[in-house]
Amino acid sequence: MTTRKGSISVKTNDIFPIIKKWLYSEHDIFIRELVSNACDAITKRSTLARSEGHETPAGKVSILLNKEAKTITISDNGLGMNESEVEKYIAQLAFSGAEEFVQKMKTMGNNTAKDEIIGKFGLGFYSAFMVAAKVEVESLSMQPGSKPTKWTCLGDTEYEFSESTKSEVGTTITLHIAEDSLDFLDKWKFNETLTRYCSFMPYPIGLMDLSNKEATEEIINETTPLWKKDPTTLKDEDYKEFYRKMFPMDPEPLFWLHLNVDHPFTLQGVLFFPKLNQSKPIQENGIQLYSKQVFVSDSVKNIVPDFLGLLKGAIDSVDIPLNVSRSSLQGDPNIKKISNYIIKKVSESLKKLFNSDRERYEKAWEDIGLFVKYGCMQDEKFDEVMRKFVLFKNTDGKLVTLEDYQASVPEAYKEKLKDKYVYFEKNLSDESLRKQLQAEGIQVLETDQYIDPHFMQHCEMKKVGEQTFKFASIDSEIENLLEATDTHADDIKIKDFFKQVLVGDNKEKEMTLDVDVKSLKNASSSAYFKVDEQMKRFQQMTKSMGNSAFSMPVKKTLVVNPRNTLIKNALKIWEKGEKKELAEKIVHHVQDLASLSSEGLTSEDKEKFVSRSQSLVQELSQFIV
Ligand SMILES: Nc1ncnc2c1ncn2[C@@H]1O[C@H](COP(=O)(O)OP(=O)(O)OP(=O)(O)O)[C@@H](O)[C@H]1O
Repeated sequence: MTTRKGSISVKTNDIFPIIKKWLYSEHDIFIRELVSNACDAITKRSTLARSEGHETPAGKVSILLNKEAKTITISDNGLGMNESEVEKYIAQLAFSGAEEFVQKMKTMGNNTAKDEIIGKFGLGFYSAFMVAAKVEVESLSMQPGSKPTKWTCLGDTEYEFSESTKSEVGTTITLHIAEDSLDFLDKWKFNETLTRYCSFMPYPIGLMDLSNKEATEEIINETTPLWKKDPTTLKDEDYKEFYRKMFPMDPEPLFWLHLNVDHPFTLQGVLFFPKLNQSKPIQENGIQLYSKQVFVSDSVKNIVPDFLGLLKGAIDSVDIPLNVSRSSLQGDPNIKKISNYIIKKVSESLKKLFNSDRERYEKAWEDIGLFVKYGCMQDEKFDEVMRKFVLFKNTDGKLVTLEDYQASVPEAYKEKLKDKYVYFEKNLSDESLRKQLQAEGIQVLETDQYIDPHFMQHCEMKKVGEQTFKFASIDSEIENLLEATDTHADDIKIKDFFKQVLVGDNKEKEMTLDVDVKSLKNASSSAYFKVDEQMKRFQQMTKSMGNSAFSMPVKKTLVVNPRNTLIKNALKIWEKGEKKELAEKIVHHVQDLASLSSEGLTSEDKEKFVSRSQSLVQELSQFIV
């Protein structure tokens, strides 16, 4: 035989231009497709040989770049094909696969289909024609007595078989690069794509650039990635080194977990908890998805729940469908199982770390706290395990769990604080109140304005087992805890006096300000602001969601402490009637002091405060001179 012509039996003979047009930005996937075909062929050869009791040479893929001849050659020592197999698998199957692909693109509409299919498998061998004007396949099958064969095709429906001199079992594919794709012959560009897709493929992949006479072959991949190794043989340093290779710009990871499951789906992987850079937004797409060590995508949305989006690393599974639309991915039972498995593993590993090395857990809390709280709100199973291990800073600056908090409540207050957690809003709550509770040995939990209002609300709405949770802000709880039992006849007078000065007949003011009198054990604080707990939550939530449209006025109550000397004196001055103006100034001052020790003064109030302070100090100095 010299040559034999054949014709591809597809109905669409314009596949090539269509694919070229649609997949313009993704031309480089031909590298992944051809190299993974080569690896598959090597695996098939060794599996077949093993079943027949033979040895096979170590698998190897070699890639040659030849700028002068404008060719890229990919050779493997896999099982090879004889002529009829090339005809069946390459000429017919690969092309009909491509035709099916084009039909799908046509029916699904341009952009959706592109998003869903590109970057996934499916185009296979045909992708070679995205960059090549001519493709030659030379192959020698492993079957004894096979004759080598050569198939040549220009990307249209015609092809030709001719004789080949190939003497080693395996397949060599030569791409004659089209004029518009010559940049793939550049080693730097080629290598970049090759390492992106093929860094962990299971057989050594050698790359050689023939345009550099001194160049030698470089092996570009690690054939046994970390996730394929037995975790019991790995040391911390192995994980850290792997992380450095995958994410060279990142600081050392905090900790990691090794995933390995065979049933009911197969999945291996390593997930790292990165050290977050507070000044940079959280980087998503830190988890790479592989299928049989072939890079598929760095978007694992729908597979890994949102709250684990900050994790980094790799997961490798053949059970994640690669060639289906996103919506069907969501309904896929395997995906749900995989997602649940990952959630379970993450929560178990955090729990283990907490129990075995609490110091390390606490150190990592700054980086993981947000995602743990977010995870509890998003996923019930995660919540069941992790709520116990959520930490808050207490008054002493220690990180404590909710259980620790309960245990720290002094005996005398246990009944009053049953199931209740007193919180202090960082930069908003009144520091003097915290000090008063501290003097009684009562800790408070420091909360932020972003995630904590949501987390607290979540805990209150959702029990874990039989346990209920109730959070109370320090200003609303302090009177329950520290109110002195004795009441004084002056209490009503003080309330009226303050109300008259601060609210008077002003109806608008009345909507936002109320006055109450509570004598606290500690007489040093003159007054503090209290906001109704539900109101406060609503305000926190809308604020944390950045919703200023809802910034409705919040009614605050100025709680005045009648035991405080300044308050007592102010009442006396007021009642004497000669220096009513001074008494009024003191009242305003008390109010401003309460604002100052909680959320601060507005700039308008600040000005008034400063000028009033000056006049008060002047007045005071008259008494001394
Ligand atoms: N290097 C090779 N050695 C041996 N057989 C090959 C080689 N490349 C391709 N083939 C054969 O050609 C067939 C078609 O390849 P193609 O890449 O189009 O699709 P696939 O690999 O089966 O599927 P997909 O790429 O969509 O995962 C393969 O199934 C295989 O039988």
